[in-house]
Amino acid sequence: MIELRQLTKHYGVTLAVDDLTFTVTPGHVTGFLGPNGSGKSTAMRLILGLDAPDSGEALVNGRPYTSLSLPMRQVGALLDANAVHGGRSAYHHLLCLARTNDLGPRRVTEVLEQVGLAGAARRRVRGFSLGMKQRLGIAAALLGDPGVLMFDEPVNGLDPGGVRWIRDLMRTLAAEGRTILLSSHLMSEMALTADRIVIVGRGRLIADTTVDALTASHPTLEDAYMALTASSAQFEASP
Ligand SMILES: Nc1ncnc2c1ncn2[C@@H]1O[C@H](COP(=O)(O)OP(=O)(O)OP(=O)(O)O)[C@@H](O)[C@H]1O
Repeated sequence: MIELRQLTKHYGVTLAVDDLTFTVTPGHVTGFLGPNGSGKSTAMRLILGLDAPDSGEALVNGRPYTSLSLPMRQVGALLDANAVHGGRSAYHHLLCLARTNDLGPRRVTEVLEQVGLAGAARRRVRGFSLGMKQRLGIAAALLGDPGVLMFDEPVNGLDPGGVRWIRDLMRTLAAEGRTILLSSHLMSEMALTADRIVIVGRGRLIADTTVDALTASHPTLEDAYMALTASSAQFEASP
């Protein structure tokens, strides 16, 4: 379970997250949507204790991330697939992470197989394609077998087979009773993957509902999203 309670964060004069309150519950894929710059990545960083809020709180399983012991066993995240040490092999990158949370090499081998990177385990990460780095980031998120998982644009860079793999993985993880928060701008993919949807605009909550409710009132999820965020987009090209 992830809980945001009146979470607020400024960067200088920019209000990135504005009094945001919502709960992400287990057993669902919750899509996290919003225009560019609407505060999704900031909210995820606040949940992971990578940034401190000005006010409010973000809780994972009822506690702030920074108070969790062995946090990778409770929450895993893919925020930026490029944030890896290029000189290490995939195996060693994961082994270094694993050791920080009392996990052993057997678990590293398991997650490499789970994401389809077993054959590239000993290759240096700097030679990986973006899609391979996405898979490596997902392997890192899965290392501690956590009940809570967050993915920021995980399908970015994946080929159609990879996109389908992510969709099936998200749904399987949710069916296992995990809490899944998934951000993506690909509405058609989100409609196939998520069952719940949280939409933010300019840092504020716009909707906290289900895909079924949105598609009952609009022809598609994309139409619902466009209608709900019409006044929230900050960056629009002129026609
Ligand atoms: N470290 C930072 N320093 C200054 N401003 C920041 C920082 N991180 C985010 N912001 C600003 O906060 C706002 C929210 O950004 P954020 O990256 O959270 O949005 P987002 O919804 O994830 O966007 P996108 O969909 O484009 O990834 C933006 O105005 C952004 O410029």
